Amino acid sequence: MNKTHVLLTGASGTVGFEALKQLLEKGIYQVTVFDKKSKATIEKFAPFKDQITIIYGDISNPLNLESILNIDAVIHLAAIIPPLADEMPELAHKVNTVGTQNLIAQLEKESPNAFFMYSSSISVYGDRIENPFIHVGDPLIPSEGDAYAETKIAAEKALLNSQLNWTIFRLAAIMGNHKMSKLMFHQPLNTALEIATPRDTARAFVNGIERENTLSKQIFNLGGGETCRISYEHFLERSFAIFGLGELDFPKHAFADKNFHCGYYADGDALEKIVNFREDTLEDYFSMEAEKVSSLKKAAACIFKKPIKWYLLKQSEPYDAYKAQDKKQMQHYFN
Ligand SMILES: O=c1ccn([C@@H]2O[C@H](COP(=O)(O)OP(=O)(O)O[C@H]3O[C@H](CO)[C@H](O)[C@H](O)[C@H]3O)[C@@H](O)[C@H]2O)c(=O)[nH]1
Repeated sequence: MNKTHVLLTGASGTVGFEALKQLLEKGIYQVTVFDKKSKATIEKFAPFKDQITIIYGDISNPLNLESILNIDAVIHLAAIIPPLADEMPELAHKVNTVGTQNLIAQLEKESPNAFFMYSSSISVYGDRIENPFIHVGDPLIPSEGDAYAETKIAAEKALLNSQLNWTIFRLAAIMGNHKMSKLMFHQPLNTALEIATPRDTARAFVNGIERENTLSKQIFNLGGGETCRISYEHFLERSFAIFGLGELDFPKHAFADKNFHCGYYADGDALEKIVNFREDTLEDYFSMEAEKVSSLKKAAACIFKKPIKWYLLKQSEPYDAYKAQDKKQMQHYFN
């Protein structure tokens, strides 16, 4: 019997690379990866090149998808994520929405029985500061100006209207491997945060391949569960301590009060029951982060913590708006 043929898009990404390793570890799949060609992707795939088929291309160009054939299951992770998605909303639309539509069309044509697993995002629910317990059926009201969330909602719709069999996982805050960016100031400190590690997230997709019948035509919230919940303020405090950056002592108005996303997934256990993906807790996450920081790096960060934090603060758009007393921007970020 032929092996189940799995297509993994965005295989070099944070979640994608974990999924690639796990798929290969299972040893029961024929794996094709689709990703954009770059020095980084070539290097990442090099150790696996004898075990996988690699298709390089731009997902927003249908011609680049024509060699995707005879697929049984798809894990679709290729996307432009924030902060780039916020800076280049048109590109995000092209890759995230049009790219997903192109992939659906190619599969409908050449692999009509493929099971399509899509990675959506918690951002589709918008600002949940007032009402942090989230259910799948809640209204999708992205935060003002959140182009990324709009691209994910449109891609979900394309899948719902497709001829394929599908499932959608709306990913919570995936923590690990992401750089600190100006995004850190967009999130209000009192945000209820539920994280998931990249490897747990990947496991949900990989295990999902064998659970097609149960997952079919349903949407799930994917988060690490109760052991992965924390306030954003505490999360940052712990992270700063690990990096050697000391206290979280930013001035008032450095962080926004509203117009971001995140919350606790009240119905997140439903997915866990089906695909059994949770292994990591918040403490595991913090231990993994601590292992990545060498004592030398930590000592250096400790010495330079003031200028580092000054540099970070310089990237805060809420703080800029406050300093400039920009009424429109202040209304966007603050209550
Ligand atoms: O035009 C593009 C842009 C990106 N990519 C690929 O898409 C992947 C994105 O990986 P990232 O590390 O940037 O993203 P994450 O793994 O953190 O993102 C995952 O989690 C997000 C939610 O947190 C989204 O659901 C996203 O689709 C999903 O891949 C990379 O392989 C990248 O090369 C493309 O193939 N084409």
